[in-house]
Amino acid sequence: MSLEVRDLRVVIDGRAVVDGISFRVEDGERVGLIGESGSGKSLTALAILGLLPDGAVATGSIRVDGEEVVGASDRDVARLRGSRVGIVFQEPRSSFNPIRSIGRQLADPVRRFAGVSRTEAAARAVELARLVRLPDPQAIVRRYPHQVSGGQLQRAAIALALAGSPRLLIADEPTTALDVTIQAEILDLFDRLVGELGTGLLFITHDLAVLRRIADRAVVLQNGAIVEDGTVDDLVHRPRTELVRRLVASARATSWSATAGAPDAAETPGERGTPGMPTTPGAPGAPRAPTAPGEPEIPDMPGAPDMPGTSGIPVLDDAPTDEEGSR
Ligand SMILES: Nc1ncnc2c1ncn2[C@@H]1O[C@H](COP(=O)(O)OP(=O)(O)OP(=O)(O)O)[C@@H](O)[C@H]1O
Repeated sequence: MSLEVRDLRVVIDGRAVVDGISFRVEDGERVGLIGESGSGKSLTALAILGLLPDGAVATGSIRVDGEEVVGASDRDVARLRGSRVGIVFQEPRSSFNPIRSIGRQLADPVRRFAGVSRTEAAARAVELARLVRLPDPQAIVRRYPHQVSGGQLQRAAIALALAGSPRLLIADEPTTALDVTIQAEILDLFDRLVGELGTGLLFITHDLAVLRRIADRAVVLQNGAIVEDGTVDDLVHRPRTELVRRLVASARATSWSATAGAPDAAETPGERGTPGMPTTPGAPGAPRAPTAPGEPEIPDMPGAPDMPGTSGIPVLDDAPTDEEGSR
């Protein structure tokens, strides 16, 4: 089991910002943690990593690959981070030192956790770059963070999270800061890595459309508590709470905004926007190229060729309507 959280509470200034939640992520499973802003998603992730802010107190149990995090010493938790659990944040630049090459930064945790020589760690850095499908891995590891595109840097951040061969990968809104076409490629990458490595994935987002693309199951948080828990399909088609109905509605709106057509286009089964049309607001009349300069085309991405929409994130056109959902 990659992760088992039992009755986790996080209290800050006397307030339970995470209020007795329990869930699991099996090896090779993709689980979403979804909720609106302030629902406690990030604090849950930080508690798993043993990185809660000063003054925050966690109780309950968090087992990562069988090892308890709550109450563990700083030293043990630091060892767990990287070797058992890796995290990818929204903004890849926050994971890198701007004045060191990407390769050196990938090699550091490899040396730390695998105890290999400098030369072996450098070779492993190239392998990691290849694993996350960075183009020309030998060359890209010599570059500095500012010399690669945002999508490439997020791939490198995923490589960094995997450098210690963790059993659990946490992704905290890892596609939110990216252009929508790159978002789909990064989601495909997570999907593929979980399949290849058998690592558990805890994917944090506020967007059910994104979640539907990546997760099998999801845990829905509201005010620090779990309000629904089930397959993503069940959440989309049989929402039980007002909150999930709202998330479905807003996911449909996201999908709409990601299509070039009118909102109703997304409601018509079979019509999923204009293939190949970029989506984002961007400059009128100046559609963005599907890949940024230097961004890999990644022709071997699974799902990419048959993904019709613009973002590769399926529109929720078969989701219940608001009327259905509230019945
Ligand atoms: N360092 C802190 N000190 C005090 N309160 C905090 C701190 N960090 C978070 N909180 C509070 O804890 C609650 C949960 O925050 P958290 O960041 O986990 O939410 P979230 O679901 O990740 O939101 P978002 O999607 O906006 O990141 C919020 O009410 C937030 O204001």
